[in-house]
Amino acid sequence: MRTAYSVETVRAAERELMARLPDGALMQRAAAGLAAACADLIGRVYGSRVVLLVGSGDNGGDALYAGARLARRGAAVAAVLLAPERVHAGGLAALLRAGGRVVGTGADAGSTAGAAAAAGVGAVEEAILRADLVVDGIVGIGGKGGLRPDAAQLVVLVAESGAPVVAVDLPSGVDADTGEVRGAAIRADLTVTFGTHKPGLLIDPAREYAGSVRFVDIGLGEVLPAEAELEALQHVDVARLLPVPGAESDKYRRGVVGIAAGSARYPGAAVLAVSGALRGGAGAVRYVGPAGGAVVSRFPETLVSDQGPAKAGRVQAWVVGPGAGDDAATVAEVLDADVPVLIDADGLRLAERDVVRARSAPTLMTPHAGEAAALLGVAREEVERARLASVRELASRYGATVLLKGSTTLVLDSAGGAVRVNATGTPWLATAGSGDVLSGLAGSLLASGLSALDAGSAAAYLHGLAGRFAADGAPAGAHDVAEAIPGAWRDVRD
Ligand SMILES: NC(=O)C1=CN([C@@H]2O[C@H](COP(=O)(O)OP(=O)(O)OC[C@H]3O[C@@H](n4cnc5c(N)ncnc54)[C@H](O)[C@@H]3O)[C@@H](O)[C@H]2O)[C@@H](O)CC1
Ligand SMILES: [K+]
Repeated sequence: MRTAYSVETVRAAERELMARLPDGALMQRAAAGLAAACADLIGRVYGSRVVLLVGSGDNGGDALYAGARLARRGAAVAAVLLAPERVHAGGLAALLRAGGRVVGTGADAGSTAGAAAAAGVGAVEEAILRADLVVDGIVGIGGKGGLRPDAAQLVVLVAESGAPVVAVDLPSGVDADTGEVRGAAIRADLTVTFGTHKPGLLIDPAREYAGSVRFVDIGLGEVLPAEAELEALQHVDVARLLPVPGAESDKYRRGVVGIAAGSARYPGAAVLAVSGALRGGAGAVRYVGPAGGAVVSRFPETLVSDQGPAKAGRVQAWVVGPGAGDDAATVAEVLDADVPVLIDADGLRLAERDVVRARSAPTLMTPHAGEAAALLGVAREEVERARLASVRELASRYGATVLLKGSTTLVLDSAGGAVRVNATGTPWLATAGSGDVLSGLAGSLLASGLSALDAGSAAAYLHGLAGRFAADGAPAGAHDVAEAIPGAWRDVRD
């Protein structure tokens, strides 16, 4: 499991650890890891031109100490100081001792202030445009709000230069706690993060700015609390969750999932939800709705009923909503059942909030950003910009477990706790019907006994992986994704 902690928690842990260690020890650990990562990225350190962007905090200090290490290995290291009067003094001294230099302060003796400043700007531009590597130490977890104008100007220059960029701890300009990006931010090829991941490194849009992320252990693990802010399941975690039938299993013990989906207008949604459900571990899939003919002709193993959900026979979990059109009665009937219910698509619009809140069995809601926006009464962009806040708000309004779909999918339990983030997906998954497959898959896992949180996060993981396998660099339809689920399942179990 990969975990991420909030800035507040990181700060508290750092204080505790620092009290036990000699002064500056943590920063030296960070700088050593950072320098090694920079060296790996550029390949040949000797003779390379490295530019450090140095803010006034410890993030800049990390950059300076790492720069000193690179200078000792023969790199030509130039530091751009955003606030020379507040720069990390020890770090700057180390850089200068190692043969590094400062550019852009315009401190030429004898020149007028204006001319000196202009010369400084020119030198900074030239250094950045010619750099083999830019190290972004403008701001780390101490960042507040959008970048200030002088820092924002550097972001533009760095983008123009096209040089590889290593971000120190976080790309400057992204919000460490929320993954939000307000205004300019550094786009890094690699982010070297210390002690623990920060939520912003795992959640879009910030995640995209981070490039690949390299974790440097500075010993924080021993003082971090057990519960993280964010969790990202890995193969082993998902493998542990997936149901495995025993010798005594029969279809009822493995769980029966009911799918109440599709309409005369959207029969395909029913077929796709069933296709996901059949690959999700339940012992049987029961279909209720007007698309029974289409479902059985494609999947003859489905138990089909034309009675309403209440009369369809026993199920251990329901999926309701994909392609449901305006069938509010079916949604209400399903919500009345005392088993776990997954609500997706049209069902999200048709479900009464008070009814969902009053349910005693678990409810899992699976909106994409547009559906979440409609439920919250905000614009879609607002949800995409602030995904973490949106999932929290939805879970609290509905008293339900919420899976917010997207390039990084978030799942939050109705009882709160760590948010699960899933990044196995691929942009190719943004295809019609892909969500129907996910809802069937997650419903099937619910029926086989997983909690709403586990079912949602394991399904998102498998579905993302299946999307990758199905697409493999080319467009794939939702049915291809469903067909790739067994391969994803095997990959996880292996
Ligand atoms: N505290 C620790 O134990 C360790 C901290 N480390 C580093 O220290 C960083 C945190 O250092 P700080 O607490 O000094 O904070 P930062 O260096 O992240 O940022 C604080 C400075 O940035 C400026 N700033 C804030 N918001 C800004 C904005 N929007 N635009 C431009 N400038 C802005 C502030 O004026 C302040 O001086 C971490 O991210 C990490 O890189 C590492 O050395 C590891 C150990
Ligand atoms: K940074």
